[in-house]
Amino acid sequence: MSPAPIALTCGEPAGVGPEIAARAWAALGPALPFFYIGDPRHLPAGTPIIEIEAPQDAVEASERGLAVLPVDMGPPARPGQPHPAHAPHVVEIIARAVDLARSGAAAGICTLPINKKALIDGANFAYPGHTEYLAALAGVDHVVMMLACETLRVVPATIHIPLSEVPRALTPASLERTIRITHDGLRDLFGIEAPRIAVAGLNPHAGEQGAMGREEIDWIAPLIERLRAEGLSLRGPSSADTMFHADARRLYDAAVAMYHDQALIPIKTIDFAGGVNVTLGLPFIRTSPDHGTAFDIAGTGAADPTSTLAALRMARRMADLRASGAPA
Ligand SMILES: NC(=O)C1=CN([C@@H]2O[C@H](COP(=O)(O)OP(=O)(O)OC[C@H]3O[C@@H](n4cnc5c(N)ncnc54)[C@H](O)[C@@H]3O)[C@@H](O)[C@H]2O)C=CC1
Ligand SMILES: NCC(=O)COP(=O)(O)O
Repeated sequence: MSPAPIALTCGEPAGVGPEIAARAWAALGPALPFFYIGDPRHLPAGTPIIEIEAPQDAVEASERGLAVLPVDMGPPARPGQPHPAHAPHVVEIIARAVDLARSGAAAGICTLPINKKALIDGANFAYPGHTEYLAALAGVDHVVMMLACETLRVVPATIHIPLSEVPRALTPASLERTIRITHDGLRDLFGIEAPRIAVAGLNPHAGEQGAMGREEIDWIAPLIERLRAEGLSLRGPSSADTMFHADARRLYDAAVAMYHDQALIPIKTIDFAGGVNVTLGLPFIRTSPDHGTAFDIAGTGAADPTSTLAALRMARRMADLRASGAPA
């Protein structure tokens, strides 16, 4: 029997998601079966669309066109101009994909970008992003956002909060959970038997022995020591400005950073086109391209599908690893 296909959620219809979905099918065809959940009328004209009734139909449909589990979202999509009537559907489609993944009908989910403001305006969306919404759907307290490309994996220990709130949001308990989930995710989803993790400092120069901040001395270094004593392979707290160059990156499998930009700037600089966003700590596989809705280029045909292709391939590899029963 063919393995279950990946579910690809449409994300914001006014963004680049629909055109990227069409290009992803053109690039992958039947080699990596996936199905799009969204409104077929939002896909670019000329896309070979095969409407399906159930996920398993996607395997055969992918030979002929883009498999679509159709949802009537009402009004047409206008590039760059989100319609409030679409927002509740965008949110429901993510929940539907989660149900399919949890039932095993989908091998995992790959999410095309949502526009946070459009969802707040149109659906009172109460979450900063997919990551937190997926955690709520799964009933999980703590999940971890990881961005991964060929040469770097990064994890922001705090995500979409103002910079001024970072020091308060970071606690020994939350950082410990983030490190443990990162360790388990590297092992279970990436197949790395003995993961090596580098932990960034919060302050410039990782505090420089207390001259530029005390969090490293007061609790980050002691936490790392304690987890190291348990057998986790950890380094740090390291200066964030010197831990992302090529030689430094060879020393670890993932870097845990203290806040969003400390983690995302290096990876988007190294590989803006090919980075993948993966959520660790969920009871199902979730990947996503690492870019947003790109309203400025939506509908022009300029959107690069590389990150979505990498996200679909990563979800497939993870699903296959799980199915193989390799060390979990
Ligand atoms: N996983 C998700 O759902 C994500 C959603 N977002 C959301 O997207 C919206 C827009 O965010 P921005 O910060 O403007 O980031 P963005 O990634 O949408 O755009 C930043 C720049 O990169 C370009 N770009 C983005 N994707 C591209 C692609 N595939 N090919 C070629 N160029 C591309 C855009 O044209 C723009 O110039 C926000 O609402 C944000 O929250 C942002 C990141 C991830
Ligand atoms: N900056 C990353 C981002 O916005 C992705 O968020 P999410 O929707 O995957 O939680």
